[in-house]
Amino acid sequence: MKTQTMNRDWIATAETLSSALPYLQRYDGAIVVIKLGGHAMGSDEAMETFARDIVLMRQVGVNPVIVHGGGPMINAMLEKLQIRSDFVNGKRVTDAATMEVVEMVLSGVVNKRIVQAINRQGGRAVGLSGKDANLITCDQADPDLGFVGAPADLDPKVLYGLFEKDMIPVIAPIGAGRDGETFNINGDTAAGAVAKALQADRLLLLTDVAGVKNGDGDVVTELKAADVEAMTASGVIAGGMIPKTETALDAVRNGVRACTIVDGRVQNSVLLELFTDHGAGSMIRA
Ligand SMILES: Nc1ncnc2c1ncn2[C@@H]1O[C@H](COP(=O)(O)OP(=O)(O)O)[C@@H](O)[C@H]1O
Ligand SMILES: CC(=O)N[C@@H](CCC(=O)OP(=O)(O)O)C(=O)O
Repeated sequence: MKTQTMNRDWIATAETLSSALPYLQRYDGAIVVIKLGGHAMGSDEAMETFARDIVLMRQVGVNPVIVHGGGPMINAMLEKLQIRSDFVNGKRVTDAATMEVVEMVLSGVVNKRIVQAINRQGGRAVGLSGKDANLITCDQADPDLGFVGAPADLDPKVLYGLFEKDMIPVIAPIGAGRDGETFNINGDTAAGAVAKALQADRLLLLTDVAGVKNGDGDVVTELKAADVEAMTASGVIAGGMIPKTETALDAVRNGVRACTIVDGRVQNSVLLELFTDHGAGSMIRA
C-alpha cells in the first residue's frame, strides 16, 4: 500500500495552476509574437525551458510566433571569416559578403536550433524567413547601411495556415527585396512588423535586462507611449533599448494590444508574463 502526506510545494503548485485559469481563458486563441534575441538564447538548458514554455502555450490554445535574432552568432561567424562588421544606431552595416553570412547563420543554424528545441518538447515548429511565401518584402532602410531592410509589405497568410495545422512558426529576420535582393532586418524590427501584420494580442521582446529602467535604475513595470518618449528624449532610454522601445511604440500604435520588454534570463519568463499576476518586465501601451 502506498501512502503520502500532502506537501506544501504540491499545494502551491496546484494553487498556481488554478490561479492561471483566468489568464488561460483570456489568451485562448490569442496570437502572441515573441522575439528571442541572440543574447537571450543562452545555454541548451535555457533553450529547452524556453521551448517547453512555447509548446505549453500552444497546448493551451495560444498561437505563438517566434521571431529570432542572432547578432552574437553572426559576429562569431564573421570573425572566423575575418570579415569586419560595424553597427550604426544598433543596425549592422551590411554589404553583399556580410549579407551572405547573415542569411546563412540566421536561416541556418540559429533558426534550426530553435525549431529542433521546440520539436524535441513535442511541438511542431516550422522554420521560415521573411522570404518564404512573401512573408516580408523590404525596402532599403538607409543607403549608408547597405542591405539593411525596412519591412514594407507583409503577407502573413502562411502563418494563419500554420496556426490551423497546430504548427509553430519560427521566423528568421531576413527579407526579400523587390528586385531580387536579400535584406538583413533587425530582429526587433522584424518582430514588430510581424506582430502588426497579424494584429497580435501581445508582442514580447525578450532581452537580457530586467526591463526598461528609469533614471534611478529601477525597472518601470508599465509605461505609456508618452513616458517612453520623455525617457528617450532625456537619454534615460539609450543604446540597444532604443530599437526595442521604438518597435514597441510602433506596434501598440498600430493595432497590437500590448508589448512587453521581458527579462529572458528569468526561467519561464514567458509563462510568468502571460499566465500570472507577476509580469517579468516592462509593459508598453498606446
Ligand atoms: N533605460 C534602459 N533600461 C534598460 N536597458 C537600457 C536602457 N537604456 C539602455 N539600455 C541598454 O539596452 C540593452 C538591451 O539592448 P540589447 O543589448 O540590444 O538587447 P538584445 O541583445 O537582447 O536585443 C541593455 O543591456 C542596456 O545596456
Ligand atoms: C540590421 C541588423 O542589425 N540585423 C541584425 C539581425 C540579427 C539580430 O537582430 O540579432 P539580435 O536580436 O540578437 O540582436 C544583425 O545583423 O545582427
